Amino acid sequence: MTERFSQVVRQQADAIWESQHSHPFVRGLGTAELPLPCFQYWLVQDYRFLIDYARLLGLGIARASDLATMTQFAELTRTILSVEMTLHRSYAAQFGISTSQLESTPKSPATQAYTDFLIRTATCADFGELVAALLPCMWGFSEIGQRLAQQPAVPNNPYADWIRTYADPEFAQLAQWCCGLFDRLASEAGESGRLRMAEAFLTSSRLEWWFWDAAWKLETWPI
Ligand SMILES: Cc1ncc(CN)c(N)n1
Repeated sequence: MTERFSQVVRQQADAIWESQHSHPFVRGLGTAELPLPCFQYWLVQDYRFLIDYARLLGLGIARASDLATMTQFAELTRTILSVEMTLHRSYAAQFGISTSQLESTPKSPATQAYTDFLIRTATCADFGELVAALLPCMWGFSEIGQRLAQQPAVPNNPYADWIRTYADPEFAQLAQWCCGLFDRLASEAGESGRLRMAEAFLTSSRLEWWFWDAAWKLETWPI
């Protein structure tokens, strides 16, 4: 049996993915030691990120070639806009952050870079690259949520809801569906198409890492 292309690119990006798992921000979610200002920074930036991620999925609906894929992209969009963003809104309410603050806080350099890359890929690249660019977001968070959920739970961890959301088997199913679509498109693409898909997957993986690191460092524009 030939190896799934998703496993090939996951292996190529392994150092980046493992750096995410060992990043102090990610570890801090599990140990409850993540400083609240870092989480609040992440929350607001991630809200801005998810708005554009939903736009990317909308472009995916428009560009998909069959109804089954369109329907699944619509389901993914619903999960982002309802389930994920509801988690963000509920954390924001606990911290006294309003919905308008969530929607209007300026993007950090990492958020700007990641969302620009996603929207550019969705509009200018082929459909395989669009799916490759969105995959680390779904698959990476599912893997991180599951690894954190396997650790002994810390009593009263303020990030327990975060871990529960991303460790949810339904989230994992959506991530696996994305992997399956990625594999199908890779098998239909030529060698150069697969190379471009691998490149998009690696770029999004790097941007995922940067997103954690920016929140950990409370990164702002240098000028
Ligand atoms: C940056 C980022 N990447 C992925 C996810 C999970 N959808 C997220 N909420 N934010």
